Formats: sequence, structure tokens, C-alpha cells
Amino acid sequence: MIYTLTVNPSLDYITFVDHLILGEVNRSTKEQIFPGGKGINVSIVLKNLGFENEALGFIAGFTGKEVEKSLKELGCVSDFIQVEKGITRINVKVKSKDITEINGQGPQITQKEMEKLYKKLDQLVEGDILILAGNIPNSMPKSLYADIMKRCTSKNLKIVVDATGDLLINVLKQHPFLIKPNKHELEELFNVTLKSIEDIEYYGKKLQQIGAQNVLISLAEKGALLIAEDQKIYYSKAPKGNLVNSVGSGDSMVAGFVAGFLESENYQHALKMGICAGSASAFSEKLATREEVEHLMEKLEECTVYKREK
Ligand SMILES: Nc1ncnc2c1ncn2[C@@H]1O[C@H](COP(=O)(O)OP(=O)(O)O)[C@@H](O)[C@H]1O
Ligand SMILES: O=P(O)(O)OC[C@H]1O[C@](O)(COP(=O)(O)O)[C@@H](O)[C@@H]1O
Repeated sequence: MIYTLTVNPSLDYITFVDHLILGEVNRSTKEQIFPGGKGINVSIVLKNLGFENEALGFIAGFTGKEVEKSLKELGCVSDFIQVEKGITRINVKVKSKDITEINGQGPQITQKEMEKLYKKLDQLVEGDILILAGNIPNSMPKSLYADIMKRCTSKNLKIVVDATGDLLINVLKQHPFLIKPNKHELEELFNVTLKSIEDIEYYGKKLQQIGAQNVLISLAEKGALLIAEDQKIYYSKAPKGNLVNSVGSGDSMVAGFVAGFLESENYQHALKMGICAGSASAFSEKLATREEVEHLMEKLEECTVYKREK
């Protein structure tokens, strides 16, 4: 079974403003609300691609109820822990020429509620896949994902981590199957500016040397670079298309990669499916469907095995 964990889900409120002026009253031309949070988006796209999965995490208040309800309407299975105080965050995305995002802090999660999560995770069995994705509230330790991985060590799970900063660095020694920083996140991790594909490869490899099995670096409209555990480096550009809404592209890529790997055990195919899932989501208002992903895959050339290591 595939499980996603979203410690800090959200309702994503997307508002479209023609010319955003800071400090002024702006009027939007359109608004949308979607269930969000990285693991939740991964769950939705996996389901769209035909992979049953269960979304785990914490929800709170009326916004949490809405997340749970909309996931159900999309045909996704979830088993969230209800947090007593606060509300699930509302993340605001202002789409003008560029997109400006304000992601909330989220409710405080108590030790008792955390124990409930651990009890659930204790039920996972060998061969399961666990996707740990997204930020966590400030009140929680940056070792959280590493702690979860340590607790699950004996189960031989395939664990994917999509996180930033110390939350990500701390898991590397536990050898996650896949991590997916974007270029900006990779720059932040090493406090550098990455100007070329060689620079990206150099710093991506550092993450693999510390312990990640596969490092997938997403490069938005430029595609993605995969430093794989088979000692090969794969690159593919992204398909061209009309950018509609990039929120959830990275999460769609994670879902596409996992789905592609599960159906082929082939990194080239997994990368291609990851990229096309990311792009399909970027090219539509909603998250990628299987049909959209397959359509883009037919058009996209094969990924290049960019470098074969010794
Ligand atoms: N403007 C775009 N055109 C085509 N594909 C895109 C575009 N933006 C994102 N994608 C696709 O989605 C993937 C993830 O996007 P990216 O922005 O790098 O991730 P994140 O959302 O994590 O920052 C990219 O590798 C690409 O395949
Ligand atoms: O947990 P974080 O890092 O605050 O991110 C949460 C936000 O990221 C998203 O999951 C989208 O992420 P991507 O655009 O990277 O795929 C939104 O749904 C959500 O609002």
C-alpha cells in the first residue's frame, strides 16, 4: 500500500489578480479553493494515475473538515487524526504576472496526537511506500521525518521525502528512496547560486553522498535532473505548454515518478512520467489526470541518460 503523510494540510485559496499592487486594494477576477498540502496533492495525483493510496496526517476545525470532504469527493481514501485545537491552515496563492504564495503556520499538534500518528505508522508493513511531504508547524522538531524513518527502519519501507532545509537534511542518513528538492531549495540547502546543469549535478550528488538513494531536482519549465542509485544521471526537459497554475506541480511530479517507477522499475520511465505529471498539473487548473499525463508522455522525447558514472 502507498501512504502519504501531510502533517500540515491546507486549503489552497487561489485568487487571480490582473495587476497586483502591494499596499493597495486589489480586486480579483476569479477565486478557487482546493484541498492542498504536499502529501495530499501526491495522493490525489496517484489516485488519478490509478494507484490506490491512503492519505494520513492531521486536520483541525472547519477547514480540516473541508479538506477531508473534498478528498472524499475526489475518490481518495484518508485517515486523518483530528487535532483538538485550531484550524487547518488556509494557504493563499495570488496569481498575477507571477504567483505569490503565503503558506500558513497550521495548528499545534500535541504529544498525544503525535502518538496517535505513530500508532498508525506502526501498522505499515514491509513493501509499503511512505511519502513524507511538506512543511511542519514550527512547534514540531526538524527531526520529525528522521524520527519517523528511524521508527520504521525494521519494516523496509520505501520512503520518499519532499521537504526543505533541516527537515530534509536530517533524513538523509536514514537513506530515503527519493528526495525531490527544486532548484531554489537546493540553492538554499548549500547557500549557493546554481547557474548550470553541472552546478546542479554537483550539489545534487552531495545529497546522494550523504545518504539519499535517488535525488530528483525539479527545474520548473526546464524539466528535471535525476541522480539515480543505479549510478546514472538522467535529464529531461519539460513539455511545452500554456502555464495555468503551477501550484502542485512539484507534488504531481513526485506522484508521477512513484507511479512510473512502480509500473516499470525503470528510472527513465519514472522521470518521464514525473515530469509529465508535473507539467500536466502546471497546464491545467486542477491536478494532472492520467489522460493528460499520457498525452504529454507521447509527445516528449525519451529522457537523456546524461552521464554514466563508473
Ligand atoms: N512552466 C512550466 N512548464 C512546463 N512544465 C512545468 C512548468 N512548471 C512546472 N513544470 C513541471 O512540474 C515539475 C515540477 O515543477 P517545479 O516548479 O520545479 O516544482 P515545485 O512545485 O516543487 O517548485 C517540473 O519539473 C516540470 O516538469
Ligand atoms: O507544506 P508547505 O511547504 O508549506 O507547502 C504547502 C503548499 O504546497 C503545495 O502542496 C503545493 O506544492 P508544490 O507547488 O511544490 O507542488 C500546496 O498545495 C500547499 O499550499
